[in-house]
Amino acid sequence: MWRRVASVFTLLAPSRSSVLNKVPHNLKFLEVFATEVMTPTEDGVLSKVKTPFITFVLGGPGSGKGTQCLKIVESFGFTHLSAGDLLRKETSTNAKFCDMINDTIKEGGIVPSELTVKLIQGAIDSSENYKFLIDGFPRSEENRSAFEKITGAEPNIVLFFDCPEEEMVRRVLSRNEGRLDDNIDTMKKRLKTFTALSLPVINYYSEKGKLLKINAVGTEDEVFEQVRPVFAKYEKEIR
Ligand SMILES: Nc1ncnc2c1ncn2[C@@H]1O[C@H](COP(=O)(O)OP(=O)(O)O)[C@@H](O)[C@H]1O
Ligand SMILES: Nc1ccn([C@@H]2O[C@H](COP(=O)(O)OP(=O)(O)O)[C@@H](O)[C@H]2O)c(=O)n1
Ligand SMILES: [Mg+2]
Repeated sequence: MWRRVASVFTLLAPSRSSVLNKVPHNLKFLEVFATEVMTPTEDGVLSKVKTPFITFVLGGPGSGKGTQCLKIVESFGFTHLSAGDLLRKETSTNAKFCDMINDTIKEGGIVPSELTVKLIQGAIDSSENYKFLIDGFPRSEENRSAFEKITGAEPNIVLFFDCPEEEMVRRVLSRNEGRLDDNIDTMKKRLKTFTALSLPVINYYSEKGKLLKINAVGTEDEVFEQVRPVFAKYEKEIR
């Protein structure tokens, strides 16, 4: 019997009400590519529970993360959660954090992890889907450890869009979405942040054997032809 997991985040947060509260706490949760666990129901019977399939989508600013995520959504039915989009949306709905988020984005910094994780967690919990692309997160070791600590979850796979700096600069400066950070001054700061704080996370997942490196140079379709087989390979297993 398949049941959808209502929340991925209850393994380390047993006070929350969710079917996951019933998953044994010592169970290794998101094994790479595993999407089902055996869990006892209220009457003690073991049943299959569908666990969320989480893909972190990493890469420098302008490397094409968002563009490729849209293609993955179209072809493979994932739900796309962009950390940057969630933060930008928060500026219009949360007066308390509006200035802090905008200032951080403009300075090319990283918003405190607890807030970003909370936004991602909320978006996953309110989704009916079980396949997620988390785009632009984690951008620092602090992001990564906060996600693991707060949610108890780990990504199944991590995509890294590898793009030369001059190409990223070219793309960001012609993005034309009216973003606060699409200017040369912020971009220089963002590239420094990427090298200092984000690359260590990419190396971490590489050492863990979870990283899938994609050459981000080429047309959007050429890049997607490298991405497609990653998801095609696991499509049946994560259905
Ligand atoms: N392969 C590509 N070649 C040229 N331009 C691209 C490519 N992929 C994306 N772009 C463009 O570059 C800009 C940045 O892409 P985006 O997907 O927003 O990157 P990111 O989310 O990594 O910052 C956008 O204007 C997008 O249309
Ligand atoms: N995990 C994250 C993601 C984004 N952000 C902020 O949001 C900005 C824009 O992120 P984004 O993912 O939309 O940017 P792109 O890489 O798509 O250009 C970042 O430069 C950070 O200032 C953050 O603080 N923490
Ligand atoms: Mg983006």
